[in-house]
Amino acid sequence: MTPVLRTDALGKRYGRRQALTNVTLSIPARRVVGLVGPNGAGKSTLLNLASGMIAPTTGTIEVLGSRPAADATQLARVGFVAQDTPVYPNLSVGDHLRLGARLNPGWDDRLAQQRINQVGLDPTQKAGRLSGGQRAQLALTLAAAKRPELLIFDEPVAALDPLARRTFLQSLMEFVAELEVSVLLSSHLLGDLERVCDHLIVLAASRTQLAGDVEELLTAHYRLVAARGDLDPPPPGIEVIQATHTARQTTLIVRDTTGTLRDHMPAAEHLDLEEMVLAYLGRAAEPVPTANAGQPLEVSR
Ligand SMILES: Nc1ncnc2c1ncn2[C@@H]1O[C@H](COP(=O)(O)OP(=O)(O)OP(=O)(O)O)[C@@H](O)[C@H]1O
Repeated sequence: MTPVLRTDALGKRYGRRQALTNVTLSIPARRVVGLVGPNGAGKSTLLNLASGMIAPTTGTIEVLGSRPAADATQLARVGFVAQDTPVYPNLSVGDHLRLGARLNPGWDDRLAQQRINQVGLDPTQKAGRLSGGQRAQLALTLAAAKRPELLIFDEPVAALDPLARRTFLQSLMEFVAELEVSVLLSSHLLGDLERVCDHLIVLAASRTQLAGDVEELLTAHYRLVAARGDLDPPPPGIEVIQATHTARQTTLIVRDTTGTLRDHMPAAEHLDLEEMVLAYLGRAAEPVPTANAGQPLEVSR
């Protein structure tokens, strides 16, 4: 099956600022992909490149096997909701649906009307008067009623309260199941991503730090805890992502590429998604070591 997103040495520069560097990814179709990273990591840049809003400076990007926004057909295959879920404030909810129907050849009006009723949006209400959660629901409805193959969301739940976030993500999951679409969404809320994503991309400092199937990644990462000085150097195939020390204890976060770590170290514990992501973000935030290049990151507490 054609990957939903494929990039090769993708880079984007704004003037002198390098927003994305050498990103090479291949994401299978029918996944819910979470894109995480600190402020300024390059998440919006990657999503804007995928939706064709901007063009790469270097490298290549393909979405569903074609150049993003190459033509009207390609535009119809992708639904994009930018950060802050922009709407036309003076148009009503119903006007938005009519506009969607005019602009999109594959518009599914039944789906749009059903969704609006289900989430309790008043078709006569001006979009500018909707709450953040209602606006997000309207934007999700508009993007989904295009019946795209890929839905892209830039921080769709950032402005929502916990209940609205849960409702929104629940709706999203229902859409994914019903419409069989792929989803690419960025968020800072790792707990939310853990609930909805089956694929993960971690970006920091404009580069990919980690990418892959969530279950496989969680299976491959461990925490090793031992009295300080008692941990043997890790065997080949075990990459130390982060090492932290207290006066008495050393904790290593490691990636096992052999699948045999537990055979040697039965006490190794699995991580949750948040712990795993934070280890990579912590590593990316450290200054690049010069004298000990290739050595694990050392953090003392
Ligand atoms: N239009 C632009 N002109 C100049 N620099 C830009 C532009 N857009 C983004 N940048 C810069 O590119 C880098 C990546 O920005 P981007 O918006 O992609 O990050 P992000 O991960 O989405 O951040 P956030 O989580 O804060 O939304 C940042 O350093 C940002 O200042």
